[in-house]
Amino acid sequence: MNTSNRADGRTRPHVVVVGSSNTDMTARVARLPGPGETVLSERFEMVAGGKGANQAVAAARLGAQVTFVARVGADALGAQAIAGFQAAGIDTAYVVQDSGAPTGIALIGVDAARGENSIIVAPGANAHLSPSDVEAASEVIRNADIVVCQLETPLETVKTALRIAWEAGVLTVLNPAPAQPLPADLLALVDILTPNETEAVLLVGDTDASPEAAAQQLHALGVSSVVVTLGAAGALVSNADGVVVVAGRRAPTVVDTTGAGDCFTGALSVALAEGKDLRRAAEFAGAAASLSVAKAGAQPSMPTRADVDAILKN
Ligand SMILES: Nc1ncnc2c1ncn2[C@@H]1O[C@H](COP(=O)(O)OP(=O)(O)OP(=O)(O)O)[C@@H](O)[C@H]1O
Ligand SMILES: [K+]
Repeated sequence: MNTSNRADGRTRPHVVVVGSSNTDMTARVARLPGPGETVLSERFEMVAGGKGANQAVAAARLGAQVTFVARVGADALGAQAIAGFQAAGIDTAYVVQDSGAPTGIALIGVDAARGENSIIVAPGANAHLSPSDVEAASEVIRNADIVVCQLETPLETVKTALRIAWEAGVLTVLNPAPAQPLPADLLALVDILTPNETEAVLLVGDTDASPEAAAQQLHALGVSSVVVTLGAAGALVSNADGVVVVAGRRAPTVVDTTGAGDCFTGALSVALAEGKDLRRAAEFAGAAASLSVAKAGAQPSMPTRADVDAILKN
C-alpha cells in the first residue's frame, strides 16, 4: 500500500476520486412554480456539491490523502470549487478548468411547506471529463490504495478509471448514482458497490427485489462486496463473509440529508484503504454519515476524523 505515516501513528491512505463537481443553487419557495409562472424565493444558498467532489471532501476531512480527477468550467464557480478543494487539502493537479463548458450546476427548488424538491442539473464541464483525462492521471491511480467513481460523468470515463485501477490491483469503489442500469463489463471491474435501495433494485432490473436479493444478484455479476445504504436504518453489507445489516447511528439531529450517501461512500473508502474489513468500514461510514445529516448542505456537512472517532468511542 502506498501509505505515509502520520504523527499519530495511523497510516494515511491515498484515495483517488474520479467524478463530478457541481455548484448547488438552492432556492426555498412557498410553493414550486408551475409552467410559465414566477415565484419569489425567501432564501437562496449556493453550496459546493457534485457527488465526486462531495466524496473527495469527505475522504479528505477523514484524514486521507486525496487526489481528485474532474472538470470544472474556466469560470468563477470553477475557481471557487478548486479553492474549496485546496482548502480541504485535496490535490487538484488533475482538476481541469474547461474553457468550452461552464461549471456544472444543480438548480434546486425546495417547497418549504412540503419539503419537496424540483432539481435541474446542467452537467456542463462534467460531461467533458474524458477517458484521456483519466489516462493523464493513470500513474497516480496505479499507486493509490483505492479509486472511487460515481455516475455523474460519462460512463466510458468511469470505465477507464475502474479498468486502470483494476489492472493494477488497486481496490475499486463505485457509487452507482444517479440510478441507471450498467453494462456487465463495467460491473465486473468493481470491487465494492455502494448503491442506495433504489439504485440496487434498478441495477438488477427487479424493483421487487429485497436489498439482500439484489446484493446476491450483484455478486453473480462479479461484484465481490455490496453495501446497500438504507437511510436512517443503516446499511446492508454483503460479501464472501456473509450478509449483515450494520444498524444506523442515531443522528444528533436531522437537519439535511443532502450528501449523506456521498459521505458514506467517501468514509467507507477511507476505512477500506486503511485496511478495515467491510463490516467495520461500514460502521465507520455509518457514523460519519450520521454526523453529515446534522448539518446543512453537502460539502459543508462532511465531518472531521476527530468527530467520527469521538462518536465511535461511545
Ligand atoms: N436520518 C438519518 N440518521 C442517521 N443516519 C442517516 C440518516 N439518513 C442517512 N443516514 C446515513 O447515511 C447513509 C446514506 O443514506 P441513504 O441510504 O439515504 O443514501 P442516499 O439515498 O444516497 O442519500 P442522499 O441522496 O440523501 O445523499 C445511511 O446508510 C446512513 O448511514
Ligand atoms: K448534509
